[in-house]
Amino acid sequence: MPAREIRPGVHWVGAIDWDREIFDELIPLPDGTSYNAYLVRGSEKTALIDTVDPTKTEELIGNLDDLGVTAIDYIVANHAEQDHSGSLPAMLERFPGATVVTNEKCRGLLVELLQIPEDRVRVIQDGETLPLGDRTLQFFIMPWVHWPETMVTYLQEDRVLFSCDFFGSHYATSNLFVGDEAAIHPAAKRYYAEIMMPFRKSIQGHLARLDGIGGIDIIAPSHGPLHDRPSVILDAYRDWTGDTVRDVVVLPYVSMHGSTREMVDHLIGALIGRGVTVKPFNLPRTDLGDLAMAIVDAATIVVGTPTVIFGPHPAVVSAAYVTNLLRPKTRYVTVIGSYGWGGKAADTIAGMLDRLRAEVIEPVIVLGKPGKDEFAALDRLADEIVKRHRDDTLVLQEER
Ligand SMILES: Cc1cc2nc3c(=O)[nH]c(=O)nc-3n(C[C@H](O)[C@H](O)[C@H](O)COP(=O)(O)O)c2cc1C
Repeated sequence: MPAREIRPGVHWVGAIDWDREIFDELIPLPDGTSYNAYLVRGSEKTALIDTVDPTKTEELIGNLDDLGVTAIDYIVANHAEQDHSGSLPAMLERFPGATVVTNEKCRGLLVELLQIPEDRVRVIQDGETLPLGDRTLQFFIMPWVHWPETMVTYLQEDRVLFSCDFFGSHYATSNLFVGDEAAIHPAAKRYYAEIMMPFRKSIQGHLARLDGIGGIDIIAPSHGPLHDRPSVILDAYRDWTGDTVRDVVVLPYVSMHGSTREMVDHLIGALIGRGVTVKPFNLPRTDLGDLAMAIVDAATIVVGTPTVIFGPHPAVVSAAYVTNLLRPKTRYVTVIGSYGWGGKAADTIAGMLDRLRAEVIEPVIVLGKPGKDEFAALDRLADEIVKRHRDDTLVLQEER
């Protein structure tokens, strides 16, 4: 993919990874991804903003060659993670006059993770500027997007924010800019859910800070297309990180022999009948990214599990563990399921979701196949969920 101009003298020089299917050996990538690096040429100095995944170093070098770049003064490292910093050693070798520009925390990580020589790093402070002649870079340290050392770089004259992972999406596209926002929205939400959601409160603070940095015309993240209507993605982030949730029940479940499944089906019907949106996920067939997206703003999570060797089904344990790590703003959780002779499936699952600090509604756990009484208990559970959604001012009702 050739280098492309964003503004006169400002180029995308990254790489598109059309075929990548998994990230962090955990996150499925249904749409591939990209590693965006940017070249900013001032009248006196040239800066490269971030690099690319080490597997794509040659593409970055090719793009710089195509632009006739023979010297780079600064390589800004917004984030030490290898998909953005992994080509740094190769860049430092190729451009011996280049200095890495980053914050103190990121310097430490670059030295430890990539063995970047300390004497090639210039440490900047929060808010500091770096003149390039007729252009100026400004750095804002924004920790926990999603590592402790993250920062963003603002190109003042062109009002371009190089946001690194912030506002990114794993989405391989030949389009430089988002264009069809409706198409990118799910990918951006998925990315937020998987990467940013555990740090929701930090992100909230950073969003407020970005309001005061001087106006943003373009957000240029390190994954996925660029945002040339920044208000769209900024509003989406405000929504995702805000405290309100939607009148939605997310229902991840497993059933080995059909009893829990009958309960799940009944509860889905009961909730639909009461006007609540339900999103079921049959876990052995679920892309965890889809589940992560769904829990970004759902009011309630109902976990469906049979009892297996005295506890929850292992697929449910795995999903609950991930959910607890991601720490969605869910207000209510409960458990439904079937057992044969005894165990602690419901208590175990409720305990595993402790980081959510959600209210636990009384679970419905039944012996064997559910019958009339058990379905009535599920109807009562649906009533309890609806009552809480209606009484809770943080639950938005617009999806009904
Ligand atoms: C491998 C396996 C282990 C099980 N272990 C337990 C157990 O420890 N305690 C229990 O009460 N039932 C246990 N059961 C029985 C199931 O919980 C019971 O059959 C339940 O109704 C299955 O629900 P399902 O039809 O939704 O899969 C086990 C079943 C299987 C297949």
